[in-house]
Amino acid sequence: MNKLIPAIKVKNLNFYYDTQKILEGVSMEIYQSKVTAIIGPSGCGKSTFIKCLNRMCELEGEAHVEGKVEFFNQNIYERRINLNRLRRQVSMVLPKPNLFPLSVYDNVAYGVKIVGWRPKVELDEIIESAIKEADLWDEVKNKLHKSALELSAGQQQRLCIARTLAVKPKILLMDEPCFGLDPIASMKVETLIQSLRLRSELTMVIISHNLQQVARISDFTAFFHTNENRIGQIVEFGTTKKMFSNPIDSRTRDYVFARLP
Ligand SMILES: Nc1ncnc2c1ncn2[C@@H]1O[C@H](COP(=O)(O)OP(=O)(O)OP(=O)(O)O)[C@@H](O)[C@H]1O
Repeated sequence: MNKLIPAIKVKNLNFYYDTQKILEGVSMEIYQSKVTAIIGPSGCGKSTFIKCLNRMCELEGEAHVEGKVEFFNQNIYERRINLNRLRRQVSMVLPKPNLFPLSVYDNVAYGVKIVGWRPKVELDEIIESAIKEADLWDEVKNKLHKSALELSAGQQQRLCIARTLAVKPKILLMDEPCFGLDPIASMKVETLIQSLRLRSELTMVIISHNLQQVARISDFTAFFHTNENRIGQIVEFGTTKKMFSNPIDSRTRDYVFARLP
């Protein structure tokens, strides 16, 4: 394996909503141009954790963070951080497609326009290229000016990914991107993640309960669990190959081996 460069270093992260501690002592690195999966039972803090990586956790309640999250060596919890810029660079795709009631084209253009004005020709190129990158072009090229909400759920999710790709993030956080999709639509999203993995420099973090999928698409896996006080912790981190064949911790073993054939 080539030399691993940490894009994000999480150092002893504690996270609270109000006074309720949700995560404790989480330390791990997310490597550049790799896919890192976050797995663990429901309620162990996976979504909260990835929302801490671009400070989206602060949008959901009275959030309090201790410790550090360094994005290319800068602590994102410093006061002077520009949150819009951070969230463009560390972008999130949610479990359910969250498109605007706008056309396919305008949904993808939305984020690009916020970043700055572009001549129409250039904007057209950016949009076409992002939709192609999301493996969706052939399906929507004749519907660019129709409502995005008329697309199927799987197409909508890939359009959300296109919208994110259009602003050229460095890191793509995906919270159960195949949630609620039928097996074919789910496989298309998975194929898209695979193709991004092979042909781009993008760093990806994905939460999934589907361990077969995690085994296919990720390079590294972090296993989270709650402790005896029901606070989320990281139990084990390693290459996906090692985590799924020879995990060290008995809790990882129990979780992984119960879900893999
Ligand atoms: N906005 C919020 N305010 C208060 N508590 C929250 C909030 N969001 C999540 N929690 C709590 O944080 C804990 C972790 O939730 P989180 O959604 O991060 O877990 P998860 O591992 O992603 O679960 P799942 O696999 O079911 O999606 C849960 O106890 C949840 O109730």
